[in-house]
Amino acid sequence: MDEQQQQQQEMKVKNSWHRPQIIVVTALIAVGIIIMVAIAVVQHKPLNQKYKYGIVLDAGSSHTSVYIYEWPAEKENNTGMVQQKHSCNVKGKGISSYSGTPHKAGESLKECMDEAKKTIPKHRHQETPVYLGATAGMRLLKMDDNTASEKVLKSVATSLQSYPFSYEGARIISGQEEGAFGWITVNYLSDNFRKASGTVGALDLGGASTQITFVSRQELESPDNSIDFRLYGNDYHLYTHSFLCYGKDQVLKLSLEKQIEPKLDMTDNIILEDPCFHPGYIVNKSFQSVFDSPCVKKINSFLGQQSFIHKGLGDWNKCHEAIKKVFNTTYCRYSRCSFNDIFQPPVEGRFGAFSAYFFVMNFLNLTTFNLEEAKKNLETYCTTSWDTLKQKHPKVKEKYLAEYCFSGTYIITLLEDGYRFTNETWENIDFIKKIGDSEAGWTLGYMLNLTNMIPAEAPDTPLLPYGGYVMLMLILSLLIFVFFILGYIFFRRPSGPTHKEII
Ligand SMILES: O=c1[nH]cnc2c1ncn2[C@@H]1O[C@H](COP(=O)(O)OP(=O)(O)O)[C@@H](O)[C@H]1O
Ligand SMILES: [Ca+2]
Repeated sequence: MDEQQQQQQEMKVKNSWHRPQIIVVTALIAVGIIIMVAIAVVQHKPLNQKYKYGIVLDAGSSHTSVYIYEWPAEKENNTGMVQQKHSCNVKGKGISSYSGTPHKAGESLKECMDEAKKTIPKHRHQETPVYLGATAGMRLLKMDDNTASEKVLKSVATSLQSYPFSYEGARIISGQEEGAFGWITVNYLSDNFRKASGTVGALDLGGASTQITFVSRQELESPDNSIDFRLYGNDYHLYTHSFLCYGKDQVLKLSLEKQIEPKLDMTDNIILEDPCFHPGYIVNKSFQSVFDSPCVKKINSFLGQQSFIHKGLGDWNKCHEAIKKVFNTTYCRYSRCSFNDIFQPPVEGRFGAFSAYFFVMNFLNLTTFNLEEAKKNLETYCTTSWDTLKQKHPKVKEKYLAEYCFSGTYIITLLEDGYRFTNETWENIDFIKKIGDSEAGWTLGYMLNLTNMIPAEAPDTPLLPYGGYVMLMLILSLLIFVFFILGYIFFRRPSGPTHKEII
């Protein structure tokens, strides 16, 4: 009887596995585990982020900067992932200034490149690409002396190849590339490609050239000014133009040349009275230093004189009039032009204005004013005496300080009379230096393009946003836990009440 009882009890225990509740609970647990594994695989969220790096050297007309970018290794094709990790300003002037001593151009990069070696983890050195792009200073040197420009490029190339990084080239980039990559940079950093919420135009002011780039809905009448991109599944039809010689340093030469020409018939000391410089500013300058550029006619001396006296007048209205003269608006072969017979559709949408636009407007505290207020404030600033200014800003480089009145006036004239911004559209311009930690400029866009980091089509995005993924995992884990408890309770039942049933 005892044995029979025991056998019956065992049967009951075994049979409890066949109870429908237990089958359902087991099936649910199995499905839960399968779903969790499947989501985890699709989501593919790595626990340890590994970073990759890229180096771009911006060899500008006035100076060279080295930028180091960083991005999570697994997310190369997700827009918005690349950020600036570090930047370094190369001491001295731009590489084009080494035309007479090319080997020094390469040497000048040493300090910043050594810094790059320290910043990037050693095990990543070999796979880190390094690019050098030279802009308008080298374009001008190439026009002036092709051999010298090649020697300078060779020198910087040799220097970069001596580092443990993956050297990917040193070249002069075109004005179109400079404009388009600046536009890609600001829109990438603002996450405009992924959001598809419209784009911002890019205004870049350098020392030797200036670029304007924006999406236009109008027909672009000249093919030279048109660039098409397909990025992240969207088509972009861009207008871009780079004005060589219209960077602020070259325009200063142009405007001095225009003012000095009528005085060249004088035989005594040549005094140039310049409305764009402050009252009390009086400096002896050599013709060579001011006019040694393919942007101006070569005036090396006049009647044996090597120098002239540059004297400030501090008259904003006259300065404005003088600067207007560097824009030729008398002839246009298209339906509309900006200046110098260059096609330009009307400006559209918001703009980010960076590089010297920012340096100058930020120094002059003009970034938040409307156009009319900016002009008024600048007028007052230009009349300030040179002595007062020097006392007020003892730490500012004298060359910059002396030129801010001119540069501010040039910026306003370029935007208003050149690109045809109005009182209304002026409000659409943001003067910017950085977006997040990354500087606005062409270098990031250049690297993103050369490393194919912005695909034409949007890559497959994870099934869920990360937060949703974590929540789902939590809920499923909780459910599985509850099912386990329920299963346990059902499993235990036969040993308790079944006893009574048997008796
Ligand atoms: O702190 C500053 N204050 C005023 N101007 C600045 C400052 N830093 C840089 N700049 C100016 O910004 C411009 C940068 O031009 P860049 O060297 O990039 O030439 P590029 O783009 O024409 O080749 C130069 O005119 C330089 O003098
Ligand atoms: Ca530049």
